[in-house]
Amino acid sequence: MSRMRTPSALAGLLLVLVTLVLAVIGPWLWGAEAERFDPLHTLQGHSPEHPLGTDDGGRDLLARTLAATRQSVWLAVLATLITTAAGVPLGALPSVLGPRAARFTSGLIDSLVAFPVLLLAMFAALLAGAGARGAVVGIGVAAVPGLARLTRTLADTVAASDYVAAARVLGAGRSAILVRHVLPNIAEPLILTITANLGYALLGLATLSLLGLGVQPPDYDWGRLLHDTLPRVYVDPEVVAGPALAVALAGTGFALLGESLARASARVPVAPVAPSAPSAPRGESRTVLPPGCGPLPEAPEAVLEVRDLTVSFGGVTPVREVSFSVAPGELVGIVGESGSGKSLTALAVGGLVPHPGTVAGRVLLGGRPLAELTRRELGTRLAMVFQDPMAALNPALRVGSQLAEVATAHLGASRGQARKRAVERLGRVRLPDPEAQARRYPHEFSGGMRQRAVIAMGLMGEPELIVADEPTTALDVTVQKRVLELLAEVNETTGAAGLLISHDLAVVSQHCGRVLVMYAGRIVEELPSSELRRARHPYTRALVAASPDLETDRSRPLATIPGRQPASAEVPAGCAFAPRCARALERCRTDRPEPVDGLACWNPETA
Ligand SMILES: Nc1ncnc2c1ncn2[C@@H]1O[C@H](COP(=O)(O)OP(=O)(O)OP(=O)(O)O)[C@@H](O)[C@H]1O
Repeated sequence: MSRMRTPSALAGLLLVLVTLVLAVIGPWLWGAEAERFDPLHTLQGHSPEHPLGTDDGGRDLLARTLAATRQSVWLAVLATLITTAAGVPLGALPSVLGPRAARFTSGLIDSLVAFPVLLLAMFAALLAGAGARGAVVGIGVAAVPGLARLTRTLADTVAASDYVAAARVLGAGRSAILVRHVLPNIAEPLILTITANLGYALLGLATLSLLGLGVQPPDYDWGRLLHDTLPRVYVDPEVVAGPALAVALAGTGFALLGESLARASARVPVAPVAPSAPSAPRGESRTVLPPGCGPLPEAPEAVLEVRDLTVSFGGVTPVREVSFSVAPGELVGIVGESGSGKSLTALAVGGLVPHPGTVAGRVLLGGRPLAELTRRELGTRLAMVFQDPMAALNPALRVGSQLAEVATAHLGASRGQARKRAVERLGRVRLPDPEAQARRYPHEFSGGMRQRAVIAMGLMGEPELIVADEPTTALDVTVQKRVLELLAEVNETTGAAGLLISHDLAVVSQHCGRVLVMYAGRIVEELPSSELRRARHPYTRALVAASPDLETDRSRPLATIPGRQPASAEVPAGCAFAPRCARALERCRTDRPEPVDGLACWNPETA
């Protein structure tokens, strides 16, 4: 908050404090004086008794300006309440509606933003009737589209975070996600924006009253005082000075304070932002599985059965016909270069492929199609551990509450039981003093502790499968090792199967029994990790050669794989690895090899 010690922030704070104090005490101290008619001293200029002169009733203009503070601020507060009450829910709606309704609401917000503000204000004011009420409604409604758009943008950002994805996997409903995860995390920037809006409302209302459209006599606000005194500006300029200065200083104070707070929190621009592209509406389940996802799996004992999984985004298909299974208690690794489709495969297993991705093929958890599982079933049977543990935890909630929520929401546990379970699970992942850790916020944890907390969250149910997508990339090497050991231990002690996604072959071969090697969206080889050095696919061999271990001769340059993996849209007709493969035959460039006995290659290594 040292950024709040800027001159503009301090000036804003001072002006707002003075305005608020005047709003409270103004009518008490100067109300009677402001109302006292004095027919003998009407329309006077500056004098020792009346520093800012008098109006056409001989009433003191300084007293009237000070007493009008409450009315001016109160009306601005009412207008801002209207803006907030309509703008925040409207902007948050797309996060809770189904894809079609979300698209419609987003479109509505964008159209309203494009509508001229002045017309909107006048239209709303006309409907609400003349006078202060119409002005308040007009100014309040005019700011709704801007606030709704900001809310939508903020909500989208939070809704796209890993901790919301994690909450979805844990089975949280759309309204629970909005109330528990989205709103608390956008509250701060919204409050700052609303503070600044108060300043704009004050200026807007004063303008309407000045034009004679706002507050009507005998009531008065600063705008009304301006309206009454403006014709005398060339004769007695001081009579206009009071209300004009009051409007300018108070309006500027709120705007400065709001903007300074926003800058200090560095979270969001407060000033009206440029129209954003319509955001992708959020769907409850973005995974589209074909209806009646087929018969029982070929290997009914498998915890996870994936058959012909294909993930597409428009015309691009980053994951193609991927098939594999994971047996109970088995730890399977997926490796491959960046962009080979590992993460999308993991997301598809959790039903979390982002919009507008579509998923075809079969994903069966415990023999049942993913689409048939209820949220509660999915939440308790599957745990997902993402790359960035900070992003996977809701920063606004204590770690213990986040864990306990899984048990109250999905296991029907009481708050007390849930809390006990959360502390027990934090202890199980070897966090020292779990009771105290449960009371802390994620930012008070180190990276390794956070990842342990995420794993503990996954263990709140009794997961049959833990999917960990690059769980240690954000951690330093020693912490990486401990977290991976923990995952392996959980896998051993709970019997949960594991799917470990990593670009680090050494990590996978050390912890997993079996490895799936992905290239350009397909599994090109599936083999026991003990066989990696004897892999038959030239790509797997190249990956192994490019992966250093303790025996690697560091005096020689590390082997690299020449060329680059084709982008999803440019995958060639034959084997996608052929252009980089030293063993490629003519056939490799024209015919795609289908996997046979876990190997998709026309000319495999033999020794
Ligand atoms: N939301 C999306 N929209 C469109 N394309 C996507 C989306 N997410 C991923 N892709 C594309 O899918 C391909 C595979 O991505 P994915 O994240 O699964 O790769 P990865 O193997 O996990 O890579 P990394 O190791 O870098 O995470 C990439 O080429 C990526 O551009």
